[in-house]
Amino acid sequence: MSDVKIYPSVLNGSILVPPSKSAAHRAVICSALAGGGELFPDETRLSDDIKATIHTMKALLGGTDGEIVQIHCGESGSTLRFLIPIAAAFGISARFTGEGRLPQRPIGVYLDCLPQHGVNCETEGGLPLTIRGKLTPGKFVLPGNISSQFITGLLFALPLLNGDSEIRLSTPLESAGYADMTVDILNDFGIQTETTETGWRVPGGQSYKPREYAVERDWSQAAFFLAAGALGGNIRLEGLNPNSRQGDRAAESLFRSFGADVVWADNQLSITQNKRNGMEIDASQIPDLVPILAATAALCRGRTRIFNAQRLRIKESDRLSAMADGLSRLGGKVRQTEDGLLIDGVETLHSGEIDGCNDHRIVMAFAIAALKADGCVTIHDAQSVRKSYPDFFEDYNRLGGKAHVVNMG
Ligand SMILES: O=C(O)C1=C[C@@H](OP(=O)(O)O)[C@@H](O)[C@H](O)C1
Ligand SMILES: C=C(OP(=O)(O)O)C(=O)O
Repeated sequence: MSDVKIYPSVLNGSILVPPSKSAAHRAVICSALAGGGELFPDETRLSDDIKATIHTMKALLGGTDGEIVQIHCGESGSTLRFLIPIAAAFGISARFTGEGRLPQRPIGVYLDCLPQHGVNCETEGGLPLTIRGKLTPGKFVLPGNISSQFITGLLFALPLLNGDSEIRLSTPLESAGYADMTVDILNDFGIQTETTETGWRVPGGQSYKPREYAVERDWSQAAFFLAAGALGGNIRLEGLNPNSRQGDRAAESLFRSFGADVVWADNQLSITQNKRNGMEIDASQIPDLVPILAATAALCRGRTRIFNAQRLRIKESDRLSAMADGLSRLGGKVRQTEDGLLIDGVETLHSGEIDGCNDHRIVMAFAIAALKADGCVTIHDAQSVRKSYPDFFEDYNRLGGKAHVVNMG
């Protein structure tokens, strides 16, 4: 466990944005299914979630001797929800476990649809989950508003079956950008899918083709430093794809709407403060941006309303409650609604102590908000940044930040 003590400062300079966690999960899985080599030979600076996908894919494809394969997903929702149908497509009996909040995060969509397709699921609600049986092709009806990760998991698995399948959504799709990324990367690895009015048609009998693959950089992580620019710094971000299919690509226009000056020049995205005004934010397609947008809004003039964000309550923490509690502790004016946050901006935040809720995006959002506090802000659970961005505090300090990580043993 560690705390981080943050002293007020202004961030300036350029950083190379880390690789996209979502793209990396997908690339590791497609490459493993193609029988390809290691995408990331040196694991040292990989995030914990990507390490989880690498290790679990190796365990899954490593041969079973008829035993139940143990699949430990760490705290990664993506790893869990992507690998369940893949294991089932091979007819591998597997026991899925996880840590932190993962055992409580929803898997009910699979518990409803997999047994109708030949897969027995044994669970007392969450994890551990043991699956047995071979997935059969056909029609999969599932909601689009609980997690897009169920759709991605099926999109990986269904092409491997010996017949055609269809994914039909019973409610409108949220986090659609993540399903788009999946379809794109499947196509890059030689797998065809077809979009229908209500979902996707997935021909069976396909095989993944090995290839070299460059993982693009992460718009969700870029947003933390975009916020540092919007709050008074002068930041240049290198490596971002302006035409990315990542839903969080929306960060560029959202920070512009907050009033910041956001400009592309020499393949870098630079951002500086201009105005800072509140706004209306529909979070249905950009759940991972909500913590940093809320932190920024707390320091903008006027009201910001974030809505369609119910799903934030079932991530690594209840992110609506974590942001409302933490910002209020620092003197922010924030109220939770059922599906979002109402934030009335203040000029500065106060010093104080924040529960990071073992949630990387909460810790990083408060590290940025703390730039504008009137004294030291201590954030607990600083180690949680390893889940997606192990170098976050190194990058933060390289830009002139004053973050001191204190290991608690
Ligand atoms: O597919 C992905 O890579 C992800 C999908 C999103 O989850 P939901 O679809 O559950 O919102 C997002 O929050 C998560 O961080 C990554
Ligand atoms: C929710 C996240 O990841 P996952 O669902 O993969 O645990 C995240 O990175 O914010």
